[in-house]
Amino acid sequence: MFRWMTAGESHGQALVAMVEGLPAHVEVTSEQIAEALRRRRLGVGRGARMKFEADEVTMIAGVRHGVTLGSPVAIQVGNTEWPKWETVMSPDPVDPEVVAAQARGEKLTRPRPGHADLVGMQKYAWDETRPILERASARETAARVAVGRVAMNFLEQALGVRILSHVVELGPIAVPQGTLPGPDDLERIDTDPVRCADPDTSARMITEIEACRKDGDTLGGVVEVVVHGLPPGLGSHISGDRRLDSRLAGALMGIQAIKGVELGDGFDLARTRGSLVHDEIVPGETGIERVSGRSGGTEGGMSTGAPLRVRAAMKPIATIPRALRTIDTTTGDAAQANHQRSDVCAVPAAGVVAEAMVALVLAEAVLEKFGGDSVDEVRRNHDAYLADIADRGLALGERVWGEQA
Ligand SMILES: Cc1cc2nc3c(=O)[nH]c(=O)nc-3n(C[C@H](O)[C@H](O)[C@H](O)COP(=O)(O)O)c2cc1C
Ligand SMILES: C=C(O[C@@H]1CC(C(=O)O)=C[C@@H](OP(=O)(O)O)[C@H]1O)C(=O)O
Repeated sequence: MFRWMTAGESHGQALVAMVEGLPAHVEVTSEQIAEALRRRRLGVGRGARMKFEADEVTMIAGVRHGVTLGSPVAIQVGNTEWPKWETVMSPDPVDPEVVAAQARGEKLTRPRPGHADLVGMQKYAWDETRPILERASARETAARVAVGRVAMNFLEQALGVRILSHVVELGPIAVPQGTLPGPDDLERIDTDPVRCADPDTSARMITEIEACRKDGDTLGGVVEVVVHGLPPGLGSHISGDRRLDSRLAGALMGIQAIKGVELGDGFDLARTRGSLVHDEIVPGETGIERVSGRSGGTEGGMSTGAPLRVRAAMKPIATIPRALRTIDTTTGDAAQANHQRSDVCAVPAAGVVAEAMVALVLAEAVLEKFGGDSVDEVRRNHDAYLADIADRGLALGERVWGEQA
């Protein structure tokens, strides 16, 4: 069985993540996890907290001498700001007056529209938003990125799969249609301030974020995760909950502030005639080829072996300097929503989180399809499956649509 989960509050001592079900012999180091976390913190538009806080990675269990043991992997992401929050977030009882003094006397009673604050207070019976926002916060995504990196290493080492993300829309600015980054573009995207694959569009996106910051406002956008090197047949058409596309959509919608998911050209396909939509199958020099990649690499809920493309739309950040209307829950009177500090735009970071979610879904789907308790066993099973497909005259060609003129 493959499963993972996280625990931890935004201003707590640490986040913790566990993943169970990965095979033995996945190579992974603390430095690789730390690097994955650094990628998530970057990007123009992030708030002050990203500058003064650091992620402290400790691999707690499941890894020995740089390789997984096959046992649950547990990773801790310590929060260097903890000493400042030790009283406000103390697990043990604390004198309420001491807490009030530390929190500068402010109880958070002006819930922010667009965040979990109000409905969380209603549902969990709190008289302030602190106990809700601490877990609703996307700080938790650091823990997902940590275990996502182990899943990513597994996919790369067992099958040669490469996962990357890029920002395709930021507010009203979009990349030119048909931009499909490959693994060789990853370094350039990683060093772009907004993780955009197109330099001209990137510059316009940065200008948009800076203008938004000056206006005291926030921005959302769309990220695309691209996966190269998947075999055909991950997921299944047999039942809705086994479909790879439904599992990807659920995983991406599970990221804070994600409000829409598209596979391939997604909503555009619905506006276009069928003869222009479906990716035609043609005989190629080295095997079966497709003339286009509009489906995004799934058909019938299964990976086709073409590059997987899945997009996630993020709503703008809810904590807005030019605060929105709300009520003060202590009096019921009209008020302005709580605002201390926040990101102006976290779309590039959401892309890195989306990569991790896609990696976790794909790792589970690969293990379902191929089984195996060691990386070598998974690879052998995968290679035998592809050899059988070839024996039956159904092998895919070396060229994928993205490389064609
Ligand atoms: C990487 C990342 C960073 C975020 N940063 C902030 C932030 O600084 N301030 C904020 O109000 N919301 C931020 N959010 C969004 C909130 O976590 C999200 O709006 C909140 O959980 C409510 O959204 P929901 O309705 O989708 O749950 C961020 C989300 C992500 C993915
Ligand atoms: C800390 C992170 O993101 C946080 C996510 C977040 C939210 O409401 O989602 C709000 C902000 O935190 P704060 O309200 O304390 O300023 C972000 O900084 C992180 O990504 O590591």
